[in-house]
Parts: sequence; C-alpha cells; structure tokens
Amino acid sequence: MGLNVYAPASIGNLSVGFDILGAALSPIDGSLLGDSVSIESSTTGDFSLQCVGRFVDKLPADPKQNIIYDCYLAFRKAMADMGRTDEVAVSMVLEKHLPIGSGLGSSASSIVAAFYALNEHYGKPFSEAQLLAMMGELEGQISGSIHYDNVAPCYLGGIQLMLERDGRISESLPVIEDWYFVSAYPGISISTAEARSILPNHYSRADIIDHGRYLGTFIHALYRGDGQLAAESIRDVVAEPYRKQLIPGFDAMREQMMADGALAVGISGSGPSVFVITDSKEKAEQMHRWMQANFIQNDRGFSHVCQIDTLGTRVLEETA
Ligand SMILES: Nc1ncnc2c1ncn2[C@@H]1O[C@H](COP(=O)(O)OP(=O)(O)O)[C@@H](O)[C@H]1O
Ligand SMILES: N[C@@H](CCOP(=O)(O)O)C(=O)O
Repeated sequence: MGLNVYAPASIGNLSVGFDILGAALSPIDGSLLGDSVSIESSTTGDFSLQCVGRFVDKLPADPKQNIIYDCYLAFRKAMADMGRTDEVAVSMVLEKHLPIGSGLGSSASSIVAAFYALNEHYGKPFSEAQLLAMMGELEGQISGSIHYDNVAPCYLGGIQLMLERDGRISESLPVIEDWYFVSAYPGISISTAEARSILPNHYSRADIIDHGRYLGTFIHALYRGDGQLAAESIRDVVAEPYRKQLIPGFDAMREQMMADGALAVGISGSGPSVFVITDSKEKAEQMHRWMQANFIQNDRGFSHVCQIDTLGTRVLEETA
C-alpha cells in the first residue's frame, strides 16, 4: 500500500515572533502550495528517493544529500532504539513545489511530509510531540540552529506559538477568520543560514521592550478576536531592519501595500518572500496583481492569495 502526504507552506516569525511564531498557508483558489511525499515499501530492499516537480532543479543531485534521506535515517534510528530493527526499506518520491531559500518553509515542508509519511507507513510508532521534536532537529541541521516556527505550523496547521517545553513544543493560537494573506515570492533565493548569520547577537533595551510589547499585544489581540489590533502589532524589530536590504524593492513594496490598505506587511521567514495581510478578498486580489506586475523578478517567482491553512499536513491519497 502507498501513501501521498502533503505539507503546506509556512510563514516563519510572522514578523512579530522571531523563531517563536509561524503560520501555515493555503491558496484560496484550492491549489496546493507545499511539497508532497509519496511512500511505499521498497521492492528491491534498498531505500530509494526520486525527486520531481517545478523546483526540483535546485535540489542536490545526489538523493542521499537530500534532507528526506536524513529524515529516513533519523526515523529508522528512532525505530531501532525502540527495538524495531527488521523493517523493510521504503521507496519515496518528493514532489518539490516550494522553491529552496524562498522564505516559505521549503525545507520544513519536505521534512514534515517525509516524517509524517514514514510514521503513517510504519504504523504510527511515534506521537505528535516525538515527531515534532525529530522534525525540529532536522530543520536545525539545515539552518544551523533548531527553530520550530516552520515545522510546527506546517505539521499542525494554523498559527503556532512555540513553547518549547517538554512534550509541549508548540500550541495553536486563535485565527482571525477574515484575514487574507498575499504571499509573494520574487524568484531569487536567500539561504536561511546566511540570513540568520547577518542578524545582531545583541539588541538594545528599547528593541527588547518593543519586541515584548508587540508580541504580547499580538497574542492578546488574537484571543480577543481583534484583527485590527493584532495586525497593528505585526512589527519586526529583530530581523526586518537587517534583512530587508536582501530583498529588491522591499521598501517600495511595503509603501505601496500600506497605501492600498494593507493591515500588515512583513518578510516571510528569512525572505525573500513577503506577506501582506488584509481583511478584504478584493484588496488581496488587487495586491496580488500588483505583486505579479511589480515585485516578482523572474519566471521562477509567484504570488498567491491565501488564508491560514488550519489542516496542516495530511494524506492526500492512499493507493492499493
Ligand atoms: N528536500 C529539500 N528541500 C529543501 N532544501 C533541501 C532539501 N534537501 C536538501 N536541501 C538543502 O537544504 C538547504 C535549504 O536551504 P534553506 O535556505 O534553509 O531553505 P528554506 O529556507 O527554503 O527552507 C539547501 O542547501 C538545499 O540544497
Ligand atoms: N525563524 C526563521 C524562519 C526561517 O524560515 P525560512 O522559510 O526562510 O526557512 C528565521 O527567520 O531565520
């Protein structure tokens, strides 16, 4: 029996919660914005990985350099640690729909889809919390330090707040139902590890106070269902001031979106994708068209009107 698992794109940080907030996204036109992984028992007895899809060309040529292979090794080791050593290997197919270094949680999407598929395939040996811990570790292997703000929303859906306590890595926050997100990827690549390395090691007291106030207000406003206050609190004093120069036209884009009635604008993850929040579908569609005409740099770029994906990672198809 085979399975096809889909893991949605995500916005790390949501501007106001560096490494501690993240949201999963679904395009409102029903298209899938995320990687998917198919899995079945290997007929040769060896592990195999085939990669297909629009953004496959920037993946490492050797399947054993793909993060999916590391997920497989980590999963097998964890099963061996629980005494399951005689399991049959698997054949996997990765459909790479998220560009690498896009700020849309591309590596997280592959990692989450792979672990979810492996767990389903081998009869769910691990709990949600155990899987999430493994996903975070693999994400940390890529970006240089463990951060759950992509893997958690990608896996669990919604807006996730990282608690990082034993057994409670992340918890869902309330979602503002009428928020539309325009998610625009300009078509160039930024390495997460490099975008982390340019950030300061220390911040001023004023920045720390602002950061605490904005994040606290954001979470308070979500629980009150006050979308206006929540959006006004989406301000980034930690990363955007340092990362925005890596994104061509960022300031002009922000100015235009605010003039067009955006509730909030920010960098998606470590960029170069950006997100815009509005409470009107019509405005979101107008902003999406502006992004297509003005922000996207080349034919690899794209823009989508999205809402929060509350489902998270799921099985799309089971085959006999
Ligand atoms: N399945 C995969 N998906 C994404 N990146 C992968 C995958 N396998 C290996 N990689 C490597 O991991 C790194 C991901 O870079 P990163 O900037 O963290 O991307 P993103 O921010 O999009 O997750 C790249 O060097 C890429 O070659
Ligand atoms: N919190 C991380 C998020 C990185 O997201 P990605 O989609 O760019 O991998 C960071 O800002 O470094």
